[in-house]
Amino acid sequence: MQIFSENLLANQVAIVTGGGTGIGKQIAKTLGESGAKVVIAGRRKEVLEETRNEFVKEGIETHAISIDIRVPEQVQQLVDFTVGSFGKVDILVNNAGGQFPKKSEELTPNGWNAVIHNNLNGTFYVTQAVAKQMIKQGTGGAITNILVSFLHRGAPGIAHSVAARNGVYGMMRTLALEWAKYNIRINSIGPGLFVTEGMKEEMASSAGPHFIEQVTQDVPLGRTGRLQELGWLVTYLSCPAAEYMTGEFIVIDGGNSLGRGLTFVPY
Ligand SMILES: CCCCC/C=C/C(=O)SCCNC(=O)CCNC(=O)[C@H](O)C(C)(C)COP(=O)(O)OP(=O)(O)OC[C@H]1O[C@@H](n2cnc3c(N)ncnc32)[C@H](O)[C@@H]1OP(=O)(O)O
Ligand SMILES: NC(=O)C1=CN([C@@H]2O[C@H](COP(=O)(O)OP(=O)(O)OC[C@H]3O[C@@H](n4cnc5c(N)ncnc54)[C@H](OP(=O)(O)O)[C@@H]3O)[C@@H](O)[C@H]2O)C=CC1
Repeated sequence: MQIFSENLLANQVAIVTGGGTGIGKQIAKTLGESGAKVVIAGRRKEVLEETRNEFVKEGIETHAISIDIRVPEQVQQLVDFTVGSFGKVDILVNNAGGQFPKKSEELTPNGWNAVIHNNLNGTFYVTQAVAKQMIKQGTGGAITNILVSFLHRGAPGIAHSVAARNGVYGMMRTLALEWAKYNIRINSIGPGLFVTEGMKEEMASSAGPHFIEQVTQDVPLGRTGRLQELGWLVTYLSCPAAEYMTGEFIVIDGGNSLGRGLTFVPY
């Protein structure tokens, strides 16, 4: 379903990290369907090429580059590649990330650092490199971070990831202040459960086969999220309709983080 005009983001150039798979792929596609030119980035070249070919067949101007967001030199290559391909960058979606579930008492220093490095440091490296380019261009920009719905509530088994995402949240609030003068807006989204191959693989080893059904039972709207719903939200945050929004965190989880509400109801 096409909700936004196909020209909404005409002449806009977007980078989506982790844009070869799952949530990032759908976000890149939705931005492209609204007219943006997109650059998708990730580590696995074959996956990126496959996605790029798919997008190009659908008429979306797309380039793909294999980089690791944890390596600042490679992050700079991403920005140079985007500017070389499309002349500029207007939109950044920090979607690359992930974690592995582990009891906190069993987490090794390496395991903790691996997740902090990927989700917090990597996100900063990309954000800083892209913002420098946006500042140079002088035409503002929109940055959106994909975090998690339970940011402020906590989530047993993924302390490293919740810590890293809260780090990104604090970074976002600060950068929104620092870069408002350049009209660079930076917001974050907290998705609840969206079924992707990456999510299933990550949870497969520890959460058991009925994980998705169990989580869904706790969702007031009674279902998991549709990837397209994240694509639309990022498109909104990246377009002129959101020009007065910065430093915000929007949860999209079917009401899951509200819990089930009070057991006592006065009617
Ligand atoms: C209600 C809503 C729920 C929804 C919750 C959210 C879902 C999602 O986020 S879905 C996204 C799914 N995708 C991913 O999570 C994939 C991303 N994962 C990764 O890219 C990597 O696993 C990594 C970045 C987290 C770690 O990669 P890397 O730095 O390459 O790690 P190393 O192999 O070098 O290992 C370092 C260290 O970490 C330990 N470790 C790594 N993976 C695991 C694992 N699966 N299980 C246990 N431990 C792991 C590893 O053992 C190393 O520690 P030491 O052994 O002490 O050296
Ligand atoms: N699915 C869900 O329910 C939820 C997901 N999220 C978050 O949404 C994001 C996307 O998740 P999802 O699509 O489900 O899962 P995926 O595993 O498909 O997405 C992760 C993407 O990030 C890329 N990536 C990871 N680390 C790096 C790195 N160091 N450098 C470059 N690219 C990297 C991966 O590509 P490659 O491996 O090729 O590098 C992959 O494309 C993640 O940050 C996830 O934590 C948050 C809440 C819920």
